[in-house]
Amino acid sequence: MRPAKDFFAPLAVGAPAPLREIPARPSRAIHFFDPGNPKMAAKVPDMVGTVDVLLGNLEDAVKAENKEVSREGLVKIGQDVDFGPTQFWTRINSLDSPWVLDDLTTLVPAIGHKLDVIMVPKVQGAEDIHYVDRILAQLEAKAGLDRPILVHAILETARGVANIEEICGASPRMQGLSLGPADLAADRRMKTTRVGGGHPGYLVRQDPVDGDIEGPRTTYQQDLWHYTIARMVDACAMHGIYPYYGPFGDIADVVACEDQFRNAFLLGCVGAWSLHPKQIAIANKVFSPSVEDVRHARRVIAAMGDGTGAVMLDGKMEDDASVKQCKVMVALAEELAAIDPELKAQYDAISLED
Ligand SMILES: CC(C)(COP(=O)(O)OP(=O)(O)OC[C@H]1O[C@@H](n2cnc3c(N)ncnc32)[C@H](O)[C@@H]1OP(=O)(O)O)[C@@H](O)C(=O)NCCC(=O)NCCSC(=O)C[C@H](O)C(=O)O
Ligand SMILES: [Mg+2]
Repeated sequence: MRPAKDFFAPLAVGAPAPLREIPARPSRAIHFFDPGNPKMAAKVPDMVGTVDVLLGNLEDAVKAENKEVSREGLVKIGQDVDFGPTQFWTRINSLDSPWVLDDLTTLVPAIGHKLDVIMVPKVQGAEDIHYVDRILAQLEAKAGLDRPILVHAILETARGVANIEEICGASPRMQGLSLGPADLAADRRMKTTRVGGGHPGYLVRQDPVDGDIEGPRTTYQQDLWHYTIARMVDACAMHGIYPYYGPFGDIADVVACEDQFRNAFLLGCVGAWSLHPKQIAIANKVFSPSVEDVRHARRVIAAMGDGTGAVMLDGKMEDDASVKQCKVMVALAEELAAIDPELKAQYDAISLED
């Protein structure tokens, strides 16, 4: 482990200094596209400004024989497109694959100055982050980059979950974590066959009414991902980085997708992946505080004055702890209003009067 005095030292001579704090840039939807798919690639320029993050995916969902084409496609998009306010990320191939070294040594010199974040799949422990950290520093130095590329790890192995805190704290490049429910389910030998979301068999049943075990009883479907998301949120908050829900594979089921995203939002995630253009609007809606939540938060803050003590508002007790939650909500609303004029107009129109 690096001693504290060396933690923020560049890992290669000439590499940019690591950031002391990871900026809270809006990233409600991380939109995946295959840069080697001509139809998807053609849509990228028009998606700039409509989504917080555009991610060129090189890993799973890209066929083995298309890996080079996708990588070349990503370089072209990175060179040609002006991303404006939209972040530009990539997901590289896994560290045990035959493609990842070429991914890194091609992308950083060619488009490293445009890339905000590199997503690393199937991270098992701090050693994986250390590997990427050093090689990125070497490549950044060689390319003369003036700011570090950040790293985002996908949580999709049991070992990765067990090592979650050390992964988050492995490098000042760490920007965040995403849940990878499909690979994680496989690695854990869960008995699901889906890409994220719930399962009707994972449920709790109401107790028998009057002892009648044959009689009708309500069942309540449970959230398969609650434990992992909560663990991820804690680890990220502890290290000052950002947690994300990952993919929701049932593209047609926009209702359940919205529910899954909202659960993640309520638990502390800042965004989710979008696999299809129709999931962008869902993520943008869910990960933006509602007008009613912002109004309530502002009223509590106003009623609490200097933020200490306790007051009654609408029949409920508010105190230091609830005002802190309200400040989280208002701070997020302000961040989003700064990049989203529609949201700004809605938040600006809020009246605190009854
Ligand atoms: C899921 C898809 C294969 C569906 O594609 P398709 O059948 O083409 O959908 P549509 O006909 O509805 O598409 C309409 C048009 O929109 C374009 N399109 C579709 N998806 C995208 C996109 N992501 N970005 C941009 N444009 C998109 C289509 O080309 C159509 O265009 P046109 O014909 O001109 O109108 C497809 O959406 C897809 O492949 N999505 C990405 C999948 C992906 O990235 N998967 C990997 C992430 S999930 C994962 O890896 C699991 C995770 O790691 C874990 O372990 O949990
Ligand atoms: Mg995966």
